[in-house]
This record gives sequence, C-alpha cells and structure tokens, in this order.
Amino acid sequence: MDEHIKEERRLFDVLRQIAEQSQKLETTERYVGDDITEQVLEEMREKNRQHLKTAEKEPYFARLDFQEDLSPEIERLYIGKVGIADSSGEPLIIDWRAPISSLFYSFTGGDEPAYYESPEGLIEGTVHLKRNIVIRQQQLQRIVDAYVKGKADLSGVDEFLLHRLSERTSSRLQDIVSTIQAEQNAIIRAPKNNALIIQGVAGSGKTTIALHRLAYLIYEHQDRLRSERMIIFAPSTLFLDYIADVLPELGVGNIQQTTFNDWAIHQLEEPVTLDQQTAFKRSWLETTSTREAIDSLRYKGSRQFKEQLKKALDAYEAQAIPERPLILGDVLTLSIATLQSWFNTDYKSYPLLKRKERMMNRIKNEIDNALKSYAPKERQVQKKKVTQTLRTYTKKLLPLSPVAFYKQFISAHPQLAQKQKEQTLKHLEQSSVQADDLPSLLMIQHTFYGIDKGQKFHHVVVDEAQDFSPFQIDLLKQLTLNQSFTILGDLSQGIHDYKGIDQWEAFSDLFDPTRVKLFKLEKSYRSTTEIIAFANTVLAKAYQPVCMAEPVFRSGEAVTVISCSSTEQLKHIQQKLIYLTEKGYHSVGILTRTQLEAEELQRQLKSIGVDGAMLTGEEDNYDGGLSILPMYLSKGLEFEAVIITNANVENFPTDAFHSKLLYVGCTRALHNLSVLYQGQPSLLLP
Ligand SMILES: Nc1ncnc2c1ncn2[C@@H]1O[C@H](COP(=O)(O)OP(=O)(O)OP(=O)(O)O)[C@@H](O)[C@H]1O
Repeated sequence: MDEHIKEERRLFDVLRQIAEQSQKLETTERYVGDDITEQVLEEMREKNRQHLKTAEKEPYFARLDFQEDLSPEIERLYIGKVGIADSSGEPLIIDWRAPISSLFYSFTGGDEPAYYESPEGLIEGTVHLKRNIVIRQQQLQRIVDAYVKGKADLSGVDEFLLHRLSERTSSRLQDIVSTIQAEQNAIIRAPKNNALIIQGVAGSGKTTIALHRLAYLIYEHQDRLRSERMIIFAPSTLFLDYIADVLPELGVGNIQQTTFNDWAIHQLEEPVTLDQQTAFKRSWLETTSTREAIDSLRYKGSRQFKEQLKKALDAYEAQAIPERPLILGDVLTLSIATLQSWFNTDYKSYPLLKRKERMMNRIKNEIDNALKSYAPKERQVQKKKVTQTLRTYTKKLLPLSPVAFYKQFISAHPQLAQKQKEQTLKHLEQSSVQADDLPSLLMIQHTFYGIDKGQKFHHVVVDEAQDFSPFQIDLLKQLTLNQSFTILGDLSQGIHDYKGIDQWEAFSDLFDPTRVKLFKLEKSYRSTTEIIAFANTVLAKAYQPVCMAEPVFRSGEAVTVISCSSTEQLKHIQQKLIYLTEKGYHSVGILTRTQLEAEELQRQLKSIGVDGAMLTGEEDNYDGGLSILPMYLSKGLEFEAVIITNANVENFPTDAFHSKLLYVGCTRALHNLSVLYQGQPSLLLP
C-alpha cells in the first residue's frame, strides 16, 4: 500500500484514540477535596488533559523505525511535542525530549552506528527509517523520508529543513522541534550541571536552542528543577515579547523572563531608581568611540573592579569590632577579644548584618544576667544607663547601608576615572543608580544580608551574552545552583562594547574548568545564501570574527544595493514595500543608522500613507508588520525582508564597530535584503 495512505490510516487511528481519551477525561469530574492522593491523581489527569489538547491538532511530526541490537523487532516510534500512551499504557506518541527521540535528531544517515543514552546506559541498534511528517489541523499533508535503510543518499533532511526555512512567515520566534539539527540537539541535551558557553553566528538558532533546552531540562529533571526558579535574561522587553510564544508552545510555563537591569533593580532592598541612560546609550551607539573610552567604561564590570570591591568588603568586616572594650557602666565589661571571637568565630558563617544582630542579642543576654544581682530599683537605673551606652555602640558597629558603603568605596577608588567617579556619586546622592553599578550593589547587599539559599536559581539562560560583563556573570554564578548555565551570544554582534566582552574566556575563567563546555555554531539558518555571503563580506572588511557564518544552502533573491538621493530614497522604499507585499512578505524592517533618522523616515512614510511602527526597544508588545528602527535595536530580531537606509561612508566608516553593526542589520533578513545609500557608499559594502 502507498506510504501516504498507510500514514493517513495510522493518523486517523491515533486521532481517534486521542479523542476517546480526551472525552473520558473531560467527563471525569474534577476533584476539589483535601485528600492528598486524590489531589495527585487529579493533577495527573489535568496534565493528561493538557497533553491531549496539545496533541489533538498535530499529534506528531516524525517517525523513526529503530531496531535495538539483539532484538528481533523493529520499533516504530512516532515523535511529537508531548508523549501520549494508549489505553493499555503502551507509548502511542513519544515526547521529543525522551532519550530515544534524540536518535531522530542525531542520526544523520549513512552507515554510522546508531545509539542513544538511556537511563540504563548506551543503547545501540539500527535505524531503518527516519521520516518527517507534516500534519496540519489533523490532516496529513506531507511525508518526507530523510533516511531509508538500504537506499542511498536521500538527503531528505535538508530538503525538509529548506522547505521549513523558506515557508517561515511568522514575525515572532517559533519552535523548531521538527527540524532540530544534530549540533543543536547536542546543546539542548547537554548535562544540566555545566556552564555551557555557546558562540554562534547570526541566525544559528542560539535563542531558539536555549528555549528548547529549558523545555528539555524541565522534562528530564522534573523531580529536581522548578520552572519558577529558572530564568532567562534577554536584552530588552521588546525581545522578550518577540520570543514569548516558544515556551508555551513547548508546554513550558512559569519561567522568569526579564532583562538583567529590571531583575537587579527589583532585588535591591534600598529604594533606588535606575537611570536608563537613554541619551548616553544612544550617543554611544550613534557615534564612534576610542579604545580608551571603551576600556574605561568597561572597568566597573571587570573582575578587577569586583576584586577591589571584595577587598573593601573584607576590610570593612575586619574592622567591624571597634578597638576598645565595651564598658557598660559597672554592670559588665566585654573585652575586645571576647567581642572579636563572637563576631569572627562564633557567628562567622552568617552575613554581616546577621552577625551584628546576633552579637547584639548576646550582649543583651549578658547584660540581663549581670543585672540579676542588682536590687529591682537599682536594676532599673543601671539598665537605663547601660541601654544608652549599648545604643551608641550599636550605631558604630557596621554603620553603613549598601548604598552608603558603595558611595564610600567609589569615592576612595583610585583606579576609577575622575569623570566616572563624579557621575556615579552624583547619581547615588539622588538615590539613582546606573546599570554598571547594579552588580556591585547586589554584591554588597549579599555580603550584608546574605543570599536566601531557597531562592537560588536552578538554571540561568543569558542571551546576547557578549553584552554582559564578567562581573554580572560572576554575580549570577553566586546565585545559581551547580553552575547550571546556558550562556549564548556572538562576538561578531558585540556592538555594546562599552559593557561587553571581546572573548569568551572572560566568562569561562569564572567557572570550574571541568564543568565549562564551549560550543561553536557556524551554520546559519535564518537567511538565504546570498544574504549571508553579503553580510560575511561586510563583517570581514574591518573585523576578524571567531568564525564565519555558513549558510544552509537556501538560495533566494540577490541583495540589492542602490544609490539614491534623500528625496529618491522615499520613493525607492515605497516601491520596495509594494514589491515585498506582492511577494507576500508581511514582516519588514527598515533599519536606519540613528533614532532621529528612524523618526524622520516614519514621518515621511506617514505623509505618503505608509504606516510603520517605530520601535525603541522598550515596547512590551511586538506585532510584526512594518517596523522602523535604528539598526542597533534590531539585534536578536528577524524580518522576512530588511531595507537598510543611508549606508553611506559617513554613517558606516570602516571600523570594527560599524562592520559589526552593519552585519547585525544585514543578518536580520530572512529572504530579502536591500541596502540604500546617499552619496558615497560605505566601504564596508561588498
Ligand atoms: N533547526 C532549525 N530548524 C528550523 N529553523 C531554525 C533552526 N535553527 C534555527 N532556525 C531559525 O533560524 C532563525 C534564527 O534563530 P535564532 O533567532 O534563535 O538565532 P540566533 O542565533 O539567536 O540569531 P541572532 O544571533 O542573529 O539573533 C529563527 O527563525 C529560527 O526559527
């Protein structure tokens, strides 16, 4: 019988079973009582209901026929987003995260031995069939065989992947469970208690993989990991919204998703506001800066700065007990040695202010004991005197708040540039802090008040990590169990170099070297071959990347580079937009060099009846359609088509910063890229 018909019959049967199970569960009354066992059973039923709902429309996307060594039987496995068992408990659909499903992603054909890691150990065997199955709204649309044992070189995986890549139209990030590639699978399934550092070229799927990895970790370690103790740090609220569909689609909820600054400011106990530094950031990203300026601004995020702060905190601790005995009238005298031994030995394991609290309670107890020998009336008189002395002593013991301590530290810091020092202090005077002060303030707070162990992160994802400082990562490390990290980024896209890093060693050196794993992703899935080739040339003109993006061979339209005057530019854009609409592209990004240019262009487009959304990065909501934004804000996003305006020699001089920036801009495009310039074109353009 024809394979398509066979699969259709099987699909029909699976859908029938899903519907039957669903109906049975829906008609079972929900338990709302206090019986713990019943509650657990109800929880399981609810989970089942959710799974059946997910499986209802597209129950699975792949089939793998696998024969374990020494087994006479070939198992036929259908892989879907969630696992479903039939009424007898036998697997009907296998979850994509199950150990055996790994084979579907890692087996790339040929005579290579097939194996996967199961909880019982390595399982080896033979793959007979690897099939992609497209089901939409319960209808079987396509089957594509990527591998059939005995048939040579079907190379169907690529064909299926290419089809997937070229049909993408969503303006938001999507899940990729049906086309995860072997090198991505290795990252998704890497062991939990490692710090993974992933250097991946633009469009290599870093963000996507990180989200799939979270879904995998939750599935694999459901007894140990709690999703609300997992966190994703992303560059902006706009970006967070852009990626917001993926985790729910993978059945994962409750994971914290935030920017580092938003998270950090909420952690601070003292009421301070965050200076958004909008003008500073804009001027930094819109002009050229010297190496000296970069190094100076990076200093507050460096390990050296952190070490200096640590030294200052150690000194504060060492000098906490005043160099004189505590004489409490005639009632009691406590020697320096006694006080120091309480503080430095008995309470050593507590954070500083807890130690102070313990000390004070102990002193009060000692006073109460000593007062027992006084007659009641005299006791009252003595107590009053002693309390006054103790109050004065308490005030002198560790008197500073975290912000006050930081102020003192900054004022006395010899290496900090004078201008930066003044600026920081001016802000602190007004209870305002800058982003690069946040790690320091949190570190001081942790030393003073301690870290709640129950609140530690179970896993941390840092996206666009090239823009993080070593101090930020080090701080997060203190808050995370088992150095369980997924850190991902691309040095070639490091345009925020006033705060970021130049090499990944700046982070890997922070971790236990036996538990750091470095991955490199060189394949780019987002853009066509033409766009990648163009972007690679731009990058290589003034920057030496760790590796060049290698496109999946998906050919498309040539990149167009057009010279036009400022008045012609609008006409060109209008014509291009008409062309793109005709081609069926819905998400289009117009990328300018500066915010001002973007605002001006939005006005001009409006005057000819074209409405585009101006993006600032602070939006909570990303709708796709036509977006106009400065190029530096486009990092992390993607559009079906991109128009870059005014790529002339003034806007994009030949230096590393501008080549990285223009590279970011070019690699946002999936299918179509056009570059316009006025006057002399940038020498970065091919
Ligand atoms: N295996 C895959 N199958 C299908 N699509 C994929 C695959 N891997 C990545 N993609 C697609 O490639 C695009 C880029 O993915 P993503 O944004 O995660 O990459 P990135 O490395 O974070 O990019 P950048 O650094 O440029 O922001 C997305 O549209 C994603 O769906």
